[in-house]
Amino acid sequence: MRTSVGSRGALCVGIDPHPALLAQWGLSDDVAGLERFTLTVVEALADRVAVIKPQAAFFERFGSAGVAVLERALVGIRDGGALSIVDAKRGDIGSTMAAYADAFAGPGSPLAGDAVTVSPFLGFGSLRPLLDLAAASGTGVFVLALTSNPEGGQVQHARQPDGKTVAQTVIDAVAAENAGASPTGSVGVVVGATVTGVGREHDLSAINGPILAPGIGAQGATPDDLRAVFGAARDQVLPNSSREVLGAGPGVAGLREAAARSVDAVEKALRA
Ligand SMILES: O=c1ccn([C@@H]2O[C@H](COP(=O)(O)O)[C@@H](O)[C@H]2O)c(=O)[nH]1
Repeated sequence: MRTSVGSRGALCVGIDPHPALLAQWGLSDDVAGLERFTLTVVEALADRVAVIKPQAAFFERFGSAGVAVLERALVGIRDGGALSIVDAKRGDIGSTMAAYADAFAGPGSPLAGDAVTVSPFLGFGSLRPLLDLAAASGTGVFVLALTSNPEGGQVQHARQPDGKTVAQTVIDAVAAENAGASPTGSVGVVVGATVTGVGREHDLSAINGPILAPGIGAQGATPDDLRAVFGAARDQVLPNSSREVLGAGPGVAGLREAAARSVDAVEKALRA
């Protein structure tokens, strides 16, 4: 992730074609609207932001025709020079995880981006088939640790018999995956920018990988929150903003201006 973040700034913009956004853009809530929305975002941003994160759910809601739009988006993002994160949040028993691995990290798979999000809540070890294939194919993996939604703490802050939170156990498992990697490993964590007191309860210092931080904008976190939430780990943070940027559409110029404002704000906050 560092190369494009270095030249374009640390921002991931999500492609989240909510029905309300399709309506706001004057588009129909169908595959044609989804396609127009998606290709407009790709045209506007793939040649200027570091990372673009299509949210798989908004494509899957239209079945195979929607998934085909996601596949086209991944090609367009790559052609524009941005990196892609397929936000699929998959997680299942290991033997099924192997099939998800083929889909989202298999060489030549049309659904494989530069990285994929996964859920470790069936046990970190259940992710092994995907972690192994991703390492072999050069695909990044972002593992949910402390999610941005208020309900997440119920599971993620729960303490295990050794006293560690579930989230810290995930963070430590990711650190073990990345141990010895230089300059950093390709397994990251998801920690919401909305999660207050991360440093009090959790230790991100050994992670040696990227931290995807959704929650900027529509969920209430601001770029200025990033320093307080991530402290010394902020150099590794890739903030995500979806609806706040997408709301500036449907014009390409408006999307570009909104993304540029977000890049400036997060860069100022992270590097100050
Ligand atoms: O903890 C998490 C993990 C993933 N997300 C995803 O990020 C975007 C956020 O969209 P906004 O419009 O900027 O709120 C969305 O796709 C979520 O599914 C997250 O928010 N929190």
